[in-house]
Amino acid sequence: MNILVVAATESEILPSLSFLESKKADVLITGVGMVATTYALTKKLKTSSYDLIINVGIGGVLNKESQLGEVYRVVEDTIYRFGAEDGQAFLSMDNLGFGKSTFVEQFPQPWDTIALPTIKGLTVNTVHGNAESIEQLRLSYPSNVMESMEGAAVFYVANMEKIPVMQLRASSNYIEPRNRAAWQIGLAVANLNDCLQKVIVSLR
Ligand SMILES: O=C(O)c1cccc(C(=O)CC[C@H]2O[C@@H](n3cnc4c(=O)[nH]cnc43)[C@H](O)[C@@H]2O)c1
Repeated sequence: MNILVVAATESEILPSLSFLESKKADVLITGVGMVATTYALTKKLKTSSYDLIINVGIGGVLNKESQLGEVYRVVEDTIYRFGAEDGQAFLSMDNLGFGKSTFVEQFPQPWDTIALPTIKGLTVNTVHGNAESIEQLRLSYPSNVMESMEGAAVFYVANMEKIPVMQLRASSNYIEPRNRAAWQIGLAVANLNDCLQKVIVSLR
C-alpha cells in the first residue's frame, strides 16, 4: 500500500522519519494552516499517487475531562465559521448554497487497524484563546472537539481526489484562554508517533 503521511511541521513527525523510510511511506511537511496544506498536498498529488493519506498532528481539545496526550482518530473535520454572519446568526457554506464546510475520513478497503477513540475536528485560522470566543464555540459544539489548523484541508483534497484518508491527532492543549505554558507538546508528539507506527504496522 502506497502511504503518504502529511504533517504541518517536521517536529510533529520527527520521531517517525526513519521508521517511515524503512516502511517506504512518503512524508510531506506542508507548513501551518489550510492554505499552505492545500497547496503542498495538491502539488504532491500531481506527481505521485497513493492508496492512503494519513494526516498527523497535535491539536487542542475542548473537554477538560479528557487527558492531554490522548491520540484520536478524527472522523470528520469542519472549517470553523466558514460562511457569513446574519446578525447574531451564522450561515454556513452549506446554508448559503456554496458547497460544504465538513469533510470526512475515508477508509481504504479492506480496513483493519488498531482501535482508537474518535472525535470530530474543527479547523481554524485563529487558535481559540479568549473566553468569549471559546464560549461561542461551546454553544455550537457541546461535546468534545479537536481543533487544528490543517485537518479539514487534508480531508478536502483527499475527498476531492477520491483518495482514502485518515487523521490521527494527539491533544497537546485544552481550548482555553491562552496558556502556552500548559501545552504538553512533547507528550502529544511522542504518543502521536507511537500510534502512527502501530497503525502503519497494522496496515502492512
Ligand atoms: O503558541 C501559539 O499560540 C500557537 C499558535 C498557532 C500554532 C501553534 C503551533 O504550535 C503550530 C503547530 C500545530 O499545532 C496545531 N495546534 C495545536 N494546538 C492547537 C489548537 O489549540 N488549535 C489549533 N491548532 C492547534 C496546529 O494544527 C498547528 O499546525 C502555536
